[in-house]
Amino acid sequence: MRIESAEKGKNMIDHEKIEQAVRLLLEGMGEDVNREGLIDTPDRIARMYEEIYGGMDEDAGKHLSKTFTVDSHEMVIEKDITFYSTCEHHLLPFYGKAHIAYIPNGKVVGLSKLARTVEVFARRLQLQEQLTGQIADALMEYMQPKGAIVMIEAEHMCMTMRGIKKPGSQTVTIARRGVFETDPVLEERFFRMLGR
Ligand SMILES: Nc1nc2c(ncn2[C@@H]2O[C@H](COP(=O)(O)OP(=O)(O)OP(=O)(O)O)[C@@H](O)[C@H]2O)c(=O)[nH]1
Ligand SMILES: [Zn+2]
Repeated sequence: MRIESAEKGKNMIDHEKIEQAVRLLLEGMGEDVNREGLIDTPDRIARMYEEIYGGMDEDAGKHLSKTFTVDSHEMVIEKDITFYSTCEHHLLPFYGKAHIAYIPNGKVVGLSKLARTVEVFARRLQLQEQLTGQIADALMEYMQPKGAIVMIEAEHMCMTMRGIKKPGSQTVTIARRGVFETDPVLEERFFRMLGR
């Protein structure tokens, strides 16, 4: 299931509301919101949110609809795509590498478009499982390959700097679609090509 906003194209970020909320947060922490170091922080955060949550009003189709015709049915892999996302439970970053493979069915996309697709979904409030699935679903929807597989390895700051405090722990998630759901040999080839 794709979880895309019904209001795509509209800028979701309400700059003014975020500024007010950050002021309130700082006051809640007992801070003086007018001191020199903090006076511009609400505006800074609002501008930063436009950047790090910029995927909320983007559609992966923008990147994946531009395809090239090919004869090959060989697996295409783009690995070690670095990403930064934000966990929706604690609003803390999780970050790591995404690995994507698909088996074309007559068409491929430019290689950069796979990394751009990761960006579209990473720059939202996320769960790692959902991020992984959304990337795989977008590939299937826009490129109609024979199959797609996405693996994400990430470190969650809500697991490292607070709470259970387990720095270095990695969460690994996989989403299989199409022939990858039924053919374990393809999945093994994917892992081999990742060096696993
Ligand atoms: N499945 C999943 N869980 C996540 C993800 N990011 C963070 N979490 C977890 O979300 C859970 C939220 O649990 P809660 O018990 O509601 O919150 P909490 O009291 O802050 O939990 P602790 O982190 O255990 O202190 C935690 O177990 C987090 O580790 C994610 O991407 N996927
Ligand atoms: Zn979290």
